[in-house]
Amino acid sequence: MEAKENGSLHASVDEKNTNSEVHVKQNGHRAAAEPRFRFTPEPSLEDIRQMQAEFTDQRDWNQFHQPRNLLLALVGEVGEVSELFQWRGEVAEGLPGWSEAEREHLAQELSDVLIYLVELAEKCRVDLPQAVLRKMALNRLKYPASKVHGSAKKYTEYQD
Ligand SMILES: Nc1ccn([C@H]2C[C@H](O)[C@@H](COP(=O)(O)OP(=O)(O)OP(=O)(O)O)O2)c(=O)n1
Repeated sequence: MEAKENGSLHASVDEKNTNSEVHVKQNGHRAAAEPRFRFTPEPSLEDIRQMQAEFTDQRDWNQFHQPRNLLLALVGEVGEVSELFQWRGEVAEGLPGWSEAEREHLAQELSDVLIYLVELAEKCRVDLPQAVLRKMALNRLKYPASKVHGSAKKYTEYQD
């Protein structure tokens, strides 16, 4: 999906001021004026769905890839991501001190999570990119930036 220059892809006016591409240091977690990390635009989620569908079709594995199976596979892969973090102390953004091998291992496990998530969404007939847009719109309504800026409270904890 193409990101618009002004950050207005689906963000409200309320959020634009806090959504700049050059991220200013917040709570000491990111160096001032460090460019924000970005993904390459491809493959899209639909590309990933197609590649995984081809992978399973070629192996006659759809019989094993029903929604419950995929959900359990997804949770298992999330567990494998957790293993990479479980005995460490706090891990800062950018994973300072991690080796290239550790970073690649993490990239593989996160990819497994995404692959199973995309296939689970397909098998449940959820159009994931559109669902994400709808959910993010809801999140913005629930958490207006002007109201919750700098606070991690859940929406149910606000009084008004
Ligand atoms: N029945 C299967 C088995 C594998 N895969 C694909 C999707 C995942 O991206 C990856 C998962 O492979 P493994 O189950 O071998 O898990 P790992 O790659 O995590 O290996 P390991 O558990 O040894 O870390 O392969 C799949 O679609 N369906």
